[in-house]
Amino acid sequence: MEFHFDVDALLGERVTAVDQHLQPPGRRGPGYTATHRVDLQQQLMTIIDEMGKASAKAQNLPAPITSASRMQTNHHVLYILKDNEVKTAGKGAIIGFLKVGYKKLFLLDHHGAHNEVEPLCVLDFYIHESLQRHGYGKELFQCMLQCERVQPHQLAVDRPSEKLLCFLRKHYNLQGTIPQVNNFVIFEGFFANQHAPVRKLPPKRAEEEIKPYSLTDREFLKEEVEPPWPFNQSHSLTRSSSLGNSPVRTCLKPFLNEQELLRNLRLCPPHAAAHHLLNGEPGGPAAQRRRTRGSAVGQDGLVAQRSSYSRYGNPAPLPEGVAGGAERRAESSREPLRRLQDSEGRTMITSQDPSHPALLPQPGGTVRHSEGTSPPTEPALTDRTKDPGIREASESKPSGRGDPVDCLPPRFDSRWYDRAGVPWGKQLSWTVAGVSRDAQWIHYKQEYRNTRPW
Ligand SMILES: CC(=O)SCCNC(=O)CCNC(=O)[C@H](O)C(C)(C)COP(=O)(O)OP(=O)(O)OC[C@H]1O[C@@H](n2cnc3c(N)ncnc32)[C@H](O)[C@@H]1OP(=O)(O)O
Repeated sequence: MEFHFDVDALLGERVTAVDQHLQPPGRRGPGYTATHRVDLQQQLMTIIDEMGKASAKAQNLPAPITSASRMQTNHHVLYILKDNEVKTAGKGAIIGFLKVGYKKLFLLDHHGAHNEVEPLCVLDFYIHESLQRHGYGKELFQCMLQCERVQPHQLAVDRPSEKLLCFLRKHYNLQGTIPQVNNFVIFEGFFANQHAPVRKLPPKRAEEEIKPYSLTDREFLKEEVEPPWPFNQSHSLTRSSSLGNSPVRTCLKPFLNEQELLRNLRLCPPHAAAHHLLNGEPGGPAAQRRRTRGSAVGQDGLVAQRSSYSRYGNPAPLPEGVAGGAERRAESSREPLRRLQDSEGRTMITSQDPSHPALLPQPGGTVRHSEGTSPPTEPALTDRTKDPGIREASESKPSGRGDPVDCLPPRFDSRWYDRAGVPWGKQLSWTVAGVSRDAQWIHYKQEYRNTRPW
């Protein structure tokens, strides 16, 4: 990778280690001033930013995980390998880089026990495409191992790519992994000798919060799904960006305008976070994991952030004032609702309980009736249920009554009502980008959306 300035002079050695101070170690002539220093630092930052972008592209990441600004805010070390042999117009070139750093992790050992450790982690590693498989990666990695005085099996690797796994297998015989619930990969022998660099952590202070699983450097890349209005206004789930801080659950703020609230609640598709809030379910990782079916193993760090994890007890109960709170509790003992679709594609909500609030007259001409008073016609499969994805969702949640349409996903819980007594999960259509969509479509999109950033 070439630059318009003299990389050779800037970096000096073949391999340069850079920390958060971003001090270029290169040659300093007699007339070296503060202005020069700023210029050189700017050049170094340009190199880091460009290499970070190239690495992200090589790994199909949506954004770089290595940049000058991220280097300044983290205690990472960047090893930069330069080409001082093949000079490009006398300025040299960058071959690649390797970023490492110590991280507090909760890692499982062979017995499945959690260990709070702080190993050196491989965070980002890139060799320019034109120079891969020429031994440069090994040269850089070897240099890092010597500088950090660490053995390969003592490292934790942050979500390694296939290429990196092959690399570690070939050069360091690292094959057997110890399964983890986060995105870090550790190898056999990791726990065998826990002397340096696996740091002994100081005793925890009484009030110090812990996170259940470890965050990777790549967590910020994950798709952030903003809850629908008004939950994005309420700050009820305050996400902390700092490592180790659990999110804090506070009371929902009073809503702004009741009319506006009701109108928007009906327009907004149910969101997992909103559902979670309204149902007041315990936000345990297991419960969350069930909702993130299809996502990669190792979502737990993110899940823990999102689920208001606290070591000090259960999540706060849902405040009475929250829309649907009292009604929802009352509804929990009611007969379950059923949704049927007739041969003309009309949707019907039915229940054996004629006084069920969901059977109140609804806008939009939806047919709702209690069972016994007006039996539904035989349900028919719609065109969409011929869609393999939808069919799979339907078949995976049988109603137990042989009804292929009565397969409402768990998110659309019948106990979930707004203030007007309309069950949110039973809303029949939402307008998405100007197109009317129904609950099954929304569910399909949620279930099969790829939550991985790449
Ligand atoms: C935590 C993380 O950073 S994950 C991200 C790792 N980075 C990437 O995936 C970016 C793209 N890849 C690269 O930049 C490089 O391939 C690196 C950094 C993984 C390895 O650097 P290289 O200079 O290619 O390694 P080096 O030449 O020393 O060793 C080559 C060995 O690496 C592995 N390797 C390198 N490229 C590939 C590849 N395209 N496919 C499979 N294995 C590969 C192989 O084991 C290879 O040995 P082989 O050629 O005999 O099969």
